[in-house]
Amino acid sequence: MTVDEGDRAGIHARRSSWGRKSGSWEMSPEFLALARPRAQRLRRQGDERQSHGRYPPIIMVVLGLFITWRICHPNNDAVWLWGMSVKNSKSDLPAIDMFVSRADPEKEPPLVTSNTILAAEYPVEKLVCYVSDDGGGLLTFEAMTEAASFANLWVPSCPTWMADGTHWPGTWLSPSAEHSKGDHAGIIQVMLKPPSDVPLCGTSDDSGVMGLTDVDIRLPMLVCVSREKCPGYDHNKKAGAMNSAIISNGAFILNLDCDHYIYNSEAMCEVLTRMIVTDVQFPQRFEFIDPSNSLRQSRNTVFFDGNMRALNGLQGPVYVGTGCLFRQGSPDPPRAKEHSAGFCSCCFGRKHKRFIRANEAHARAEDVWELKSAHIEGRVSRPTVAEAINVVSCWYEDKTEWGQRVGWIYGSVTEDVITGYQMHNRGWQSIYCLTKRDAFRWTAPINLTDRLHQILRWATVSVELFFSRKNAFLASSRMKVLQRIAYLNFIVQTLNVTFSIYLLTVTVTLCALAVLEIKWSRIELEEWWRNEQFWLIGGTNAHLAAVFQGILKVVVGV
Ligand SMILES: O=c1ccn([C@@H]2O[C@H](COP(=O)(O)OP(=O)(O)O[C@H]3O[C@H](CO)[C@@H](O)[C@H](O)[C@H]3O)[C@@H](O)[C@H]2O)c(=O)[nH]1
Ligand SMILES: [Mn+2]
Repeated sequence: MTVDEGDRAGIHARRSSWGRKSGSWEMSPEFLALARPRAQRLRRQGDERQSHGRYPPIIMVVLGLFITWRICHPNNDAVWLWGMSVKNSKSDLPAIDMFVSRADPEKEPPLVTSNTILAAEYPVEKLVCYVSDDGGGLLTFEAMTEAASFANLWVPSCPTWMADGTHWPGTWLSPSAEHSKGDHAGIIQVMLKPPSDVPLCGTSDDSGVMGLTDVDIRLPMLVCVSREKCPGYDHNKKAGAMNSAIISNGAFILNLDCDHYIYNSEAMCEVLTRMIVTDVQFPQRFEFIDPSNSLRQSRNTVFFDGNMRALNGLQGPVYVGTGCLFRQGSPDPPRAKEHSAGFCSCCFGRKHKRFIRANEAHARAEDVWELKSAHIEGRVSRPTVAEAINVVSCWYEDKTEWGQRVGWIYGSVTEDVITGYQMHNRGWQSIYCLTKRDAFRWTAPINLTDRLHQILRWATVSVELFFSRKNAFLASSRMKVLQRIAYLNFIVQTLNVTFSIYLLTVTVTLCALAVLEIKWSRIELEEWWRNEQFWLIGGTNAHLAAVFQGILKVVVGV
């Protein structure tokens, strides 16, 4: 069989068996592309071994030429990089926990993110995919069950754990009293068990005609987590979900929003074999751009490939909430490590005394990691499971520093910027990583209202930061001066005296005008604000258009 035939056989074998199993699977080309490398891996290895054996003299000559050329053309910057890549092989890769955050089962496609994670080109035993669902949607649960059953042809059963120890009572689509959106028990459900440590080949039966006998069919562990919701408790949206989802000890954490997916299945491998010292922010790339609608589906390239990239020269890009790889949990006290450690070791460090209350919940959660091995041998104890469930309770962070100083920071509409700021403020660096093929893609945003709402939130947080204790002027001495200016996020006109007086006069006049308007029209501040918003929107589109239309009519009679 040629390699080409092998390729086709590999893909079709998987497609046909998945299709049969679930009945209704439609796989995107991206997913097939991702699935292909793993399907081919074993077969290719065999081919490579044979060809290496045949041409050693040629390989030696080529290697000699390369080394000569390399010595004649030194690249000093690349020496350390080369050293790292020589030292690190795939077997040295660290464990990664991938967190997918979900909230709205209707707006966010439930499958594509986790599917691409399961198919990523990374040692399966070192990858765990956590899907955090805040929406309490039955759709998510069903989608994950489907994903697991179609992907996991060989794992016989999945254990279900619920806070109350019973099996899933009722559904959220038809909510029972104790299981409605915003009011339900905490859930940790292992959808796919941890894979075995040694490669596992399929049997010819698995694929029907084609056979999977030389294909490694293991899949990474897949876990669904839904934080408990109780009326009266603020679950702190994504930040709360992420903090409660950190229930394992992977050396790295990667967070993806549910509308993102892995586009370059080898990106993490590439990055981690070369660069294991800091955290990495990948750009956000849109999947589809409709040119006729480019206004609201702008690629934001200037922000990502201009501003964010430029920040690499300082302390690094801001954290934009998705597509970011963090280093987790330094076992040493954060203070001692602060200057040398990677981005996140303090924020996610949980063994330091200062965080002792926070640790109580999370230290116990580390048992969940042990569940991995314990489970295989059938040794999961109920108390261990109950401990794990504590971490997804609605009170786990009460009176702790989670959300205040540790983990994702609460209290803002854009937790990501604040969380990133906190890390830079402690002197850590981040890196903006552009890969040749985009690491992740984002299914283009939504409708105009949602887009404007998003911009409003991002702009609001700049103002919020400016008037809070997190104003970059008040940052610790560890934040570099230029990094502070980047966080201030406003354009400074040459502030001479005349311009300052002009600015002040305009501001005071506008404030006085507002007061008078409110007084004379006898309205509440809120109504006035709505009115102003309306005028601004009208003034920048309909009224502006009316001016041109009016002029055209007068001048040429159109
Ligand atoms: O109660 C909630 C609400 C939201 N989310 C998740 O949070 C993410 C972001 O929420 P969304 O409403 O989609 O905000 P966007 O404006 O689309 O997201 C951008 O802005 C957010 C706030 O700055 C960041 O968290 C995101 O990563 C970033 O992509 C999504 O994955 C949601 O599933 C939750 O997990 N729980
Ligand atoms: Mn979103």
